[in-house]
Amino acid sequence: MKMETLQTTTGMKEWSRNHLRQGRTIGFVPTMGYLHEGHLSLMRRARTENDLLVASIFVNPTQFGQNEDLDSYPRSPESDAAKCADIGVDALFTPTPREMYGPDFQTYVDVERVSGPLCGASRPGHFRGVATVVTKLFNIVGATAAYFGQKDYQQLQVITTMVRDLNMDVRIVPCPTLRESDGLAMSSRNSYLSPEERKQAVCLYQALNAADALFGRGEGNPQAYLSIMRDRVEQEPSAQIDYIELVDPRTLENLDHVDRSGALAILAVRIGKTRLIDNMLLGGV
Ligand SMILES: Nc1ncnc2c1ncn2[C@@H]1O[C@H](COP(=O)(O)OP(=O)(O)OP(=O)(O)O)[C@@H](O)[C@H]1O
Ligand SMILES: CC(C)(CO)[C@@H](O)C(=O)[O-]
Ligand code: BAL
Repeated sequence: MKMETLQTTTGMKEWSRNHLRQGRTIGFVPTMGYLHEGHLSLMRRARTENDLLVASIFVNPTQFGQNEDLDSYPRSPESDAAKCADIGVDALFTPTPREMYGPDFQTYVDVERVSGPLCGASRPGHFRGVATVVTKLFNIVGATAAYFGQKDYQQLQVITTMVRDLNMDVRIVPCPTLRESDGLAMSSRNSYLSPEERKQAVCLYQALNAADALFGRGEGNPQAYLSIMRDRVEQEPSAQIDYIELVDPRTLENLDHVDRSGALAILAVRIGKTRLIDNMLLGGV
């Protein structure tokens, strides 16, 4: 089937309702574009698990703060479309901000507790914007299943909580983080890094690995994990810690003791001006 590119909500809705009526399942991968292998791994999985594959590319203004990189966010619409067609996307949804947020837009979705800490604290309003746009996209696309990367771990928890709480009829499928050969998590924002910063950026992954090694040695004190991770990141001259935490993988609350039931090491670090995030479930639990 040749890929269709749709820009209007009515066009996208008609396309998906037509297929849903015929009993087909729709796998959906929402993105902000500038596609890399991480995005494509989600699409490949959705391709094999559903009758149809829909992807969206939309740089969502409501999830960016005032001083963030909305205007400079990397964009490559033509090569993104070619990658989607190559993978077997059936419909690519690329709405404009005006199409998604008309002049009288006034309804937002707030997922309370799980949006609070970590990126929610550093980026006020971010998850409200994410939850709102993802709700809209689910409604427009009529997704049966939607695929999200674990690199954005808190985003995944926010969306899973929202789908449960609001009885949404879509299955959320978490997908593993794809990494570069040195371990840096793939991310569109990696393109902002200078060659020198790119070398330093591996400190996020190495800090997480150091925490995982501590877990392997049976360490129970969260402070030991935090200091080993901070020490590794602070070795890099361009690194500035936004947060480094050890949390309960479900609630994202800080742990006061680490036991075998699992812990999530999670961090956000600026390398120069570029803010990167990563996380690891310790012990691979
Ligand atoms: N390295 C990765 N491995 C697996 N999934 C990923 C990876 N990077 C992003 N994703 C997932 O792709 C989807 C779209 O993410 P997005 O377009 O924001 O990409 P990104 O590379 O994370 O961009 P950014 O640099 O803005 O964080 C999300 O579900 C996200 O978790
Ligand atoms: C889920 C998402 C597409 C919503 O804009 C975005 O936050 C992203 O790309 O992770
Ligand atoms: N992948 C997360 C999107 C954002 O940083 O806005």
